[in-house]
Amino acid sequence: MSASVSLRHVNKVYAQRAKNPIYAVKDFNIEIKPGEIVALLGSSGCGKTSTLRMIAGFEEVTEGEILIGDRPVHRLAPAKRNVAMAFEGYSLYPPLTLRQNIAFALKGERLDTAEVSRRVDAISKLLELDKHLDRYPSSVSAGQQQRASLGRALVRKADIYLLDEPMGQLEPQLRAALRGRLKRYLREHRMTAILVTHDQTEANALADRIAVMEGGRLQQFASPGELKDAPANLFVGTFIGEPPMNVYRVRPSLGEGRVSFRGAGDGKAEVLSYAESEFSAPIRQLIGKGEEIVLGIRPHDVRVGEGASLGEIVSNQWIGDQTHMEAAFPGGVIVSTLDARHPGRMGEPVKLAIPAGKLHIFAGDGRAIAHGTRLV
Ligand SMILES: Nc1ncnc2c1ncn2[C@@H]1O[C@H](COP(=O)(O)OP(=O)(O)OP(=O)(O)O)[C@@H](O)[C@H]1O
Repeated sequence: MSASVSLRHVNKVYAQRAKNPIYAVKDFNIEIKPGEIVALLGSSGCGKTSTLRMIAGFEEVTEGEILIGDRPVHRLAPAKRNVAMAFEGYSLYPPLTLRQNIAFALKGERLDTAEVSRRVDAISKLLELDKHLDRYPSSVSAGQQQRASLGRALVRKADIYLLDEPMGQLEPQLRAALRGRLKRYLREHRMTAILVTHDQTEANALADRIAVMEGGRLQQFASPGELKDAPANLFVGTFIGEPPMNVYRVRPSLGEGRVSFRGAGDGKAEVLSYAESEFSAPIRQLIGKGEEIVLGIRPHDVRVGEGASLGEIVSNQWIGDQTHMEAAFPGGVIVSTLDARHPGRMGEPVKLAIPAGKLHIFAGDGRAIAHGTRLV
């Protein structure tokens, strides 16, 4: 039942013949495996919805091809693609109850009434909609309409399932509970699903792999763990992770057994310094060229209270489950997170250590060069 999905050199240009055409999706390539859950993640306008709508057939592909399994579908009408889609704008039929809306998706499967009821009941229960099934779209909340739209997509049998911001309207508690159930449901039925979201928590919780998009281009397609540990470029490094990665533009130099990173700006203060032996030979060789690089440091990799680097606390907040600390240090400001509370007050000195093995090193143009001791 579940199928693979391939997008090959897909481009989407809106207003092609206008003076200023809009290049919404640029040379997009992706291979999704049968039964895989994939999230298209990116900020508003990066091209995720256009990509999803091209797969569904609601938007024409300007260039390139889309395959579901080994079937090229990019020239087929939506109804011929065997794709189920939950829309961000719900698109429920107003004269039908939620039950009738969901059941409507099963029309093509020619099931008997009892089986239709069984399937509608099961999906409604999963989505906590069972008590509202006899109400009309206009008399239920936006969140309930959204769940009905999701139910209508999930209830039918299709080769792939496309979910556009499927939980955007739900309150946080229900969203967290449904995420788990939705993932289990997709897994149990081995459904290939592509969801669009701008919420990285949702993408991390649901997806096997995440396609990070920016400016119409695919930046990286990898598992949530890989995106965090080995971002392909500075954009992905700073986009993925909360609070965001600390970044410093520096110029490295080697001498007297030490590697020193100095600010690339006017001040040229030493931002960080390490014993040469903390870096592997290939990394030493690379940074030994002295070219400007960008150092990325994840907030949870900063060891507060250890090492020699002295900073000055700018803010120290306990946010319920962790401490967020901002400190001024020669590189500017560094944000760190700690699992425990920290007694430090604003203006007080604080020791900070950043293990060499936790540094992310990017070239001046943003390409990743090394993650920890691993060269890219
Ligand atoms: N029908 C259209 N006509 C012209 N331009 C469009 C159309 N639909 C989208 N665009 C433009 O294409 C670009 C990508 O839009 P798209 O909706 O795919 O992005 P998105 O990442 O899904 O954003 P959002 O999260 O805000 O929905 C944007 O610049 C958008 O303004």
